[in-house]
Amino acid sequence: MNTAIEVRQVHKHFGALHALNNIDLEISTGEFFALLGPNGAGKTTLINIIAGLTLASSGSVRVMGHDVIAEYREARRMLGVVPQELVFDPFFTVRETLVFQSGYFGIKKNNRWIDEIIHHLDLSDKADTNMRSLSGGMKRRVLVAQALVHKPPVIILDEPTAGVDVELRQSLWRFIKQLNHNGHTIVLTTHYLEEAEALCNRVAMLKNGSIIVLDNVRNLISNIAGYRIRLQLSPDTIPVALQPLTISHDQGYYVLAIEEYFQLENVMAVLRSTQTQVLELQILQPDLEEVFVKIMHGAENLEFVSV
Ligand SMILES: Nc1ncnc2c1ncn2[C@@H]1O[C@H](COP(=O)(O)OP(=O)(O)OP(=O)(O)O)[C@@H](O)[C@H]1O
Repeated sequence: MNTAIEVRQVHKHFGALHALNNIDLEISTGEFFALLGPNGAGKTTLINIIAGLTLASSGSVRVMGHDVIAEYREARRMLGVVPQELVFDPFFTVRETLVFQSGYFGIKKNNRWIDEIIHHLDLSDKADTNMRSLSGGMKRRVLVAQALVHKPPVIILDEPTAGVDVELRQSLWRFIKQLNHNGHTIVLTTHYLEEAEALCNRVAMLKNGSIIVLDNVRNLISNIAGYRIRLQLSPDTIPVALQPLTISHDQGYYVLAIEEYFQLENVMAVLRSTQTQVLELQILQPDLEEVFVKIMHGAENLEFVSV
């Protein structure tokens, strides 16, 4: 497999702020990759550096083998970026915006592909509408369309579903999944962790400008999240020995956190020895959100995880 994006020892300073701290990242062609992190972690800065829109203070970035500074045009052509901010020329229609964007990449006859994108993004009704009369969600669809006009092999989406309704979210993801299936590399930032979990193979989590975790989603969930046990007990009292594991007690149900399955045995042994009867037991599957919260709150105790 070839490398779609290669980021080597990238630092970015904004005055005194060290916004990116020694970022090393390699994303292979065909991956569906998520860049996650709280507000201000550095995701957009990293994307802008990859897109050649912001200069790194040091380090290097290549897109499909092209250096984003020395070979800006080639690297840019390989990349479709859906930015977070909605910025348009308000006097163009949707179609004109897409034709203009094609011209920017030197593509003259692009109508068939433009029609296809318009269709997949459910923009057919709005193709001849001026940008200024579109709703926020519609404008976001055009941003996605704009990023795709030159059929870039690598597509970066910076929070594409922020403020977007469920229907568009689903149609957008169907289309992006199809593009990924056809071989496009997809990099996504999102605050919707269930989206990242459902769509992506690997994730990088950024905190204060550093990558603190880089792994595939399944490994992260099984290695980091641990498990939750939901119990209904009789009598409705948790034995003292299990209190340190207890994270909630609500409407007659206790939720206990364990790291590994074998700890379930210990929990059951304590319940037996205290003659506590189990009325109901459920093992709750952890999700990426739990991993994220755990990592963001306890990053200092974690070792760098990598595949
Ligand atoms: N042009 C700039 N000048 C000064 N500081 C900046 C600039 N751009 C970003 N920053 C700062 O760099 C840090 C990283 O910002 P960035 O926008 O990359 O974060 P993010 O992870 O994309 O956040 P969000 O999830 O809110 O979009 C923030 O502290 C931000 O204030």
